[in-house]
Amino acid sequence: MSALIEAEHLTRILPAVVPVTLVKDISVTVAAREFVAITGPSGSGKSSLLYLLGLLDRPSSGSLRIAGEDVSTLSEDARAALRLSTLGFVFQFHFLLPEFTVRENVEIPMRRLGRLSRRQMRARAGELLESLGLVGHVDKRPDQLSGGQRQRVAVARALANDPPIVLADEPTGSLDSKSSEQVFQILDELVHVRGKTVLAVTHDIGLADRMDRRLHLVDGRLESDERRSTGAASRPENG
Ligand SMILES: Nc1ncnc2c1ncn2[C@@H]1O[C@H](COP(=O)(O)OP(=O)(O)OP(=O)(O)O)[C@@H](O)[C@H]1O
Repeated sequence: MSALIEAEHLTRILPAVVPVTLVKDISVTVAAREFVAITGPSGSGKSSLLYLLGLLDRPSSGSLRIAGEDVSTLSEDARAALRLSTLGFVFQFHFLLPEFTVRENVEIPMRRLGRLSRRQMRARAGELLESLGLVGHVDKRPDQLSGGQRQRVAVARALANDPPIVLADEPTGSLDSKSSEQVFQILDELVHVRGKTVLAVTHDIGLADRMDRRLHLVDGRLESDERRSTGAASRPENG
């Protein structure tokens, strides 16, 4: 069974005097090692869909399986455990904790999962940060880093528990073009080198065109689901 995400007829309606439909009847299956862009106009439900797939919100109707688990049957604790072990998150704003060092921020998901010793957590955080080009920054606080560096720390934190799926909401949205390209390259490597599945919400159609698949939303609905050629051919010539 290679599908990591299986959503069927997902709908999310916010109850209100006039109910607001955020996501409407979306069915989609995402396999291991896919690099998926989620695009659509502002307010089309991209973040809402990502939050449902990331178990940060619950659908009003429809079903969702993550890594083969029917999440509707799980207790709150089991959902949290599945989220910690299976899903990593990168947001537009890094949400690093300012009072902790870079290394400590990356250790937080490992502490929550509780599978590694202190020494193992420290070593893994160091390795991840090194692999993301942050070797000289592990003992700094987030406010001592550039925006691009902070976002790379956020990627390291997302990978802390080695989840098969990384969900990113406008991961390059607040970065300059050079940092944006670096973060994009890292996401690309997560898929094509480390074998992760990455779903990224983006307004940047240039970036979306370089991903392997594009889910396009309009008014909460999945309007199109297009696959592109994968691998080097879809990457920019000058890297
Ligand atoms: N808590 C809320 N209360 C009322 N309306 C909401 C709430 N959250 C989202 N919405 C509305 O639901 C729709 C979908 O929002 P969502 O943030 O998922 O869209 P989006 O495609 O990610 O937008 P953007 O590109 O602007 O970030 C929007 O019309 C938004 O205004």
